[in-house]
Amino acid sequence: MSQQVVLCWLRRDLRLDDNAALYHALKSGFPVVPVFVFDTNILNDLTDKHDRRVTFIYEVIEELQTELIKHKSSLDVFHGTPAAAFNHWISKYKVHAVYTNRDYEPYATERDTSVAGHLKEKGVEFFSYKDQVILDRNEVLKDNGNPYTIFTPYSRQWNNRLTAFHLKQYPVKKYLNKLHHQSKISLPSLTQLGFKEGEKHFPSKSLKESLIRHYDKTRDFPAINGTSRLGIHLRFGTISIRKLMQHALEWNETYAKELVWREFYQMIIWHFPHVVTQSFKKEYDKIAWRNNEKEFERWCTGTTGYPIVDAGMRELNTTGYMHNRVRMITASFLTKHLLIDWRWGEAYFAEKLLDYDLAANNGGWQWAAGSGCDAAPYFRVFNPTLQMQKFDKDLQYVRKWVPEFESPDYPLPVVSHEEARKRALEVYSKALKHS
Ligand SMILES: Cc1cc2nc3c(=O)[nH]c(=O)nc-3n(C[C@H](O)[C@H](O)[C@H](O)COP(=O)(O)OP(=O)(O)OC[C@H]3O[C@@H](n4cnc5c(N)ncnc54)[C@H](O)[C@@H]3O)c2cc1C
Repeated sequence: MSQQVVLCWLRRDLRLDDNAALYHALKSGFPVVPVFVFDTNILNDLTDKHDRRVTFIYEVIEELQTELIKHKSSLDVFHGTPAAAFNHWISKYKVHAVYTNRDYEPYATERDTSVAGHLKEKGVEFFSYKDQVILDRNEVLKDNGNPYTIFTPYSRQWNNRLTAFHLKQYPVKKYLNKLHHQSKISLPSLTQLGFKEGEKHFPSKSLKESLIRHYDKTRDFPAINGTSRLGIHLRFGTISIRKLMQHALEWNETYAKELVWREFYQMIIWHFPHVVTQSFKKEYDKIAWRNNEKEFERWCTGTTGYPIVDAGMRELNTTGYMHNRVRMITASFLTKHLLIDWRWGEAYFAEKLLDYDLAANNGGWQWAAGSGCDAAPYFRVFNPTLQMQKFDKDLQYVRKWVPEFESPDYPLPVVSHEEARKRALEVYSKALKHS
């Protein structure tokens, strides 16, 4: 333990190329030990012990390990809390500094502040970098220095701020000879982590050029394979946003804009962490939600009697994916038609979505409920039947997921659209009038 090293703490950046923190660590002049924590603060909250996201991460960690071994190095993986992990690593290695990429979620920012403070007491520096987004924190602000809360001016300013430098990739591969050489450190098994292997069919991370080039024309139709399905890879950093954005800007403006929505919500959660538990517009927390548990159950199981809603929920329950258009319809249906608190739906999606991301999910739910920063006006209530006629005209998507549709086995609608719409408008306007 005579040699000083630096640690590169991987989290939502599970790749060895174009990785900001890894690049800076490799250029630090000290040998680099890549480390990863299977964080019990997060894992213990997952009720499904076959959680596919844990299987996904585990698979990626195994791939990273194989790659690192080729470089005579090893990933050092700890199962426990981050605090315990760093106590362990500090006693094991002579640690000069820790390098990591920033995460904007409230749990992560508190965790990092606490770890950085603890390391400082031990004389170890903590460096964090932007990697998950193209522009972060205070890089896109209004002229008065406040964060944007409306997407269109945010995205305009985002475009003004963007330079070629922001898209430049970090040439990490060139410096992998700076990794700390040591023999392989065994990973804890999935069973030791308290999980079993979930179904392993994950979307590919390859960039489909022709699909993205047609994205603006195909993205709204759930029966078409017209979106990139890169959500899980962006969530865990198995692809680089710089590389993706560079292609997106060249291939399809609408697609690039969706990636900017992702940055917008990341920055909303960073600047306004209260959105995790409260409505962005506080007056929306006065809504008298009905929160009927039986109706919630019908929504979860895809038996509301509204085929497009049911198809979406069944797709989610079966595959861990739901098309964006249908996410909007199902979320609107839960909050407006059933008057169930958006937090119930948000939590259900968080449990099921393979691409679950706190910032995007919270943003999407608050958008649908009307309570969000740049939400649809509350009086705009999606009509699920019209949505189906418009976006699934041939009923291809609905028939795939709801085969009993149009048969006597299919349930009657849980509420009538017109009555539910009227009720939603009354309840919302009552809450907002008194605010
Ligand atoms: C109620 C609701 C919940 C949502 N929950 C999530 C979530 O947990 N995780 C998540 O990544 N996205 C979420 N979204 C946004 C969007 O539905 C998904 O990003 C998209 O459907 C993922 O499929 P894709 O990878 O094929 O996306 P594509 O359409 O190919 O888009 C490419 C990428 O852009 C980003 N993106 C696209 N649309 C949005 C958006 N509106 N907001 C933020 N980022 C976006 C995603 O990273 C996505 O992978 C939610 C939307 C709604 C309405």
